[in-house]
Amino acid sequence: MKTVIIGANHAGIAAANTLLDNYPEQKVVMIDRNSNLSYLGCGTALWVGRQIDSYENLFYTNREAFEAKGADIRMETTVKKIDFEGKKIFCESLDGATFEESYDKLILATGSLPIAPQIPGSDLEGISFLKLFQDGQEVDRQISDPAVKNVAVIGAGYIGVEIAEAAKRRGKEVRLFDVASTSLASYYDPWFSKDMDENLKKNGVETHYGERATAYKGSKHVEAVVTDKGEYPADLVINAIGFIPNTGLGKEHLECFGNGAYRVDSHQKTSDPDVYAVGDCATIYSNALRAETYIALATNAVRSGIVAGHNVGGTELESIGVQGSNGISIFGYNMVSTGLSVNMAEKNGLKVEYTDFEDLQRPGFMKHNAKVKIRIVYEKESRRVVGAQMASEEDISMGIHMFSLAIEEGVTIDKLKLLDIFFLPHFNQPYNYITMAALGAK
Ligand SMILES: Cc1cc2nc3c(=O)[nH]c(=O)nc-3n(C[C@H](O)[C@H](O)[C@H](O)COP(=O)(O)OP(=O)(O)OC[C@H]3O[C@@H](n4cnc5c(N)ncnc54)[C@H](O)[C@@H]3O)c2cc1C
Ligand SMILES: NC(=O)C1=CN([C@@H]2O[C@H](COP(=O)(O)OP(=O)(O)OC[C@H]3O[C@@H](n4cnc5c(N)ncnc54)[C@H](O)[C@@H]3O)[C@@H](O)[C@H]2O)C=CC1
Repeated sequence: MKTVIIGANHAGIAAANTLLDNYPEQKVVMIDRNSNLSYLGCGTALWVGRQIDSYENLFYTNREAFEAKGADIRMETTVKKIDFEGKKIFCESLDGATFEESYDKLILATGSLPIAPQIPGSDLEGISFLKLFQDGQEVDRQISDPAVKNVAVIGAGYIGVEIAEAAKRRGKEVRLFDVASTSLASYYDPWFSKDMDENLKKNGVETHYGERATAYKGSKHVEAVVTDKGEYPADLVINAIGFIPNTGLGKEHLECFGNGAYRVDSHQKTSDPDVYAVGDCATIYSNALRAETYIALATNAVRSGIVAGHNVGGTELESIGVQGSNGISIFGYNMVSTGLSVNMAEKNGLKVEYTDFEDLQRPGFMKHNAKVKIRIVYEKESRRVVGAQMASEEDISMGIHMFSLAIEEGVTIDKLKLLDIFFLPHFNQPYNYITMAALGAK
């Protein structure tokens, strides 16, 4: 059995490792147009902000590791076309040489592309995205140039907020723009995002919400960003307004979701029985929505790759769906969320209630202490938990995983009220904030 995997980043790597480690009879071919694989994009802002000493350890595997396992791996090779009927793919390597590759099973792991704002001046120099390792290197090169003083970040989602912090840490004047009324609006309700906005402002980031970029100005190199509310100097612009699935190769043949992602079943199988799709190019099942959706995250890419790998290898394995759990840490302030915020639940037509609680993390007599806040979102009628958000200067991240499981398992808010949660002053209060939030539910 020969399986070709197109795309050798997080999703493709997980599928390849699953096949190579568990099914020795499999012949695996991996093809990627980039020169590197396994880059952890989360490290870009850490490197640009010099919170880590080097970018070199941001890769967790390499071509040689796959060759050692017996894979045929072709880097710097672009798949140009797929003949799904004839089960053939047409490739072009960097030197222009073309070749064909046949397959028994195909795994599409072509990921996503950053959304490009379609506004005048987009082709000026000094306008970047932050998707590939190479993009991060280019942004870092420009930030290292003392002539670059003003940095404009378009989009205050995860990438935008993280790179705004990094640019500020490098001493730049940073302006952060978003059409939404707060940062991180698709992940958190304003009760949380407003704290992040205060945190950004306190640390010197100039925030511009409810403001849309309408043009970039400059002669050759960008000099200013024009919005519907003003004009601001900019020597470097970083666009971070979200991802779209990269599905050009299969969109004519395979069934696609509203945003163009390949629709997959719980085995990661597309509408063609010999073709699987994983990671950012595919849909995913949301346990909070109880529906198919699109959530571009490395964690989802890895899990979907494992599921596809086993199914292709011959062991039936169903995906259990996801909650879109995520986290962010900016200037020492930590926020984590899973499932749906109240805003996102309502946007998706769910009728929800929520319960909030805010307190010190530990008893008052403990020296190291900080505030922690929590919101649990639950469906009005069924009372099942559909989301949770938590924030603190403390590392409270592990608590969110329990809510992820609660959403996956359809646990009600009432079940959490008397849940056995331990107490130790080093970690929490006898009246734990999770218990207190749950007990406060109407
Ligand atoms: C700056 C940044 C920070 C991030 N931080 C986090 C984080 O902290 N946590 C988190 O969970 N997620 C994070 N993400 C999101 C995460 O990186 C993506 O969800 C993840 O990369 C998706 O993996 P993937 O393998 O599906 O797709 P991709 O990473 O997009 O990889 C797709 C691969 O396919 C190849 N390819 C595409 N088309 C072709 C073709 N025609 N021929 C050959 N090869 C092709 C590409 O070269 C690429 O290597 C971050 C993303 C960025 C950009
Ligand atoms: N910590 C983490 O888990 C991280 C995850 N990622 C993931 O990578 C993907 C891409 O990240 P982002 O690009 O940050 O997308 P995002 O979806 O997180 O944020 C995009 C932001 O751009 C705004 N926006 C949209 N159009 C706009 C416009 N025309 N002008 C101004 N603002 C506009 C949106 O309101 C939104 O706030 C996401 O799926 C994200 O979850 C990225 C970085 C870190």
